Amino acid sequence: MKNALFIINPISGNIENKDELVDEIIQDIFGYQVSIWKTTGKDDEQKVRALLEETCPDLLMIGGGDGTIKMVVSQISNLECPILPVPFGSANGLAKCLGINDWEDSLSALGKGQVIKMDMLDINGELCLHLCDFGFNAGLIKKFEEGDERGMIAYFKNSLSQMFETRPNRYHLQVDGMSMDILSKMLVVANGQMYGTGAKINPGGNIDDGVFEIISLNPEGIQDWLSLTLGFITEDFSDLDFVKTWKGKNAQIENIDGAAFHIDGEMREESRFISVRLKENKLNMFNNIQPA
Ligand SMILES: Nc1ncnc2c1ncn2[C@@H]1O[C@H](COP(=O)(O)OP(=O)(O)OP(=O)(O)O)[C@@H](O)[C@H]1O
Repeated sequence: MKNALFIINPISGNIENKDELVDEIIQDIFGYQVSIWKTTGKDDEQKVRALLEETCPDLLMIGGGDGTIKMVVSQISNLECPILPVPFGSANGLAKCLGINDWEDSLSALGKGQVIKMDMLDINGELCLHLCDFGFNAGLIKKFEEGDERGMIAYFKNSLSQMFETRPNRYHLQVDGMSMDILSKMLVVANGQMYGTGAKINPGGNIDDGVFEIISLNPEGIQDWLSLTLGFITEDFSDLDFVKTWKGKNAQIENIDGAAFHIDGEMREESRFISVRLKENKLNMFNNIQPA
């Protein structure tokens, strides 16, 4: 029997009866002896590091949102250990990029045994697994964090006003040695393809293709916003001249106007120079991504 460690964030998402659900999931896992460890919200990094060194599991299951996955991954020294995300968060952006929308998808990914070598990014020394962006969406996250209202409805309500408030910001970009000056309402550094809402911001990218994408969106009038909405529906921005994409392994972003930005959904201190690098190490990730 192999050993599986199931790290669970007890407060992530809005799942009622999480303990019962966990029991149900464990019953459906065959061939592994599963032990559970719950995050505490205090010094979890150090505790997880010690736990992983002590137990060295054959399978690492992470039940939480992006924050929990990132916290655990940042403490793994044995990158060979395959990881199974169990989306117990509220948005679960990273799990969705892996084709895992709910815990049943996690079980089906484990059953299929489909594992990819997932890329990881280093952004100003911080691990980034999913998406980082500047401007429009970061402004929304900031409003959301500062506001009283929670949940997706508040997010969409704010997005309408944010659409009209957002001004383009100036950036100087260097992507794999190529330099350009751009104006952009939203600049995205994408490892994954989509946000937790399901909106596919990076339809041409793959999370295991050995490059990341930088996407600049600068819609101007209402017509552009409508075309952009249509682009999200059809998952194709190729006809939109206000959307530009670059692929690379190394980039420098000069954030000339000090646009707000986040890394994997967490707002970061204003910073003028941001370096982005594809890490050499990859993660073994279970997934349900449909082969192209
Ligand atoms: N036992 C705990 N009590 C309180 N907070 C906790 C506990 N365990 C973890 N946390 C906190 O949970 C947060 C991470 O939550 P996570 O991002 O996984 O879920 P989420 O915010 O619901 O989902 P998503 O990122 O998908 O929107 C961290 O801020 C961490 O400190």
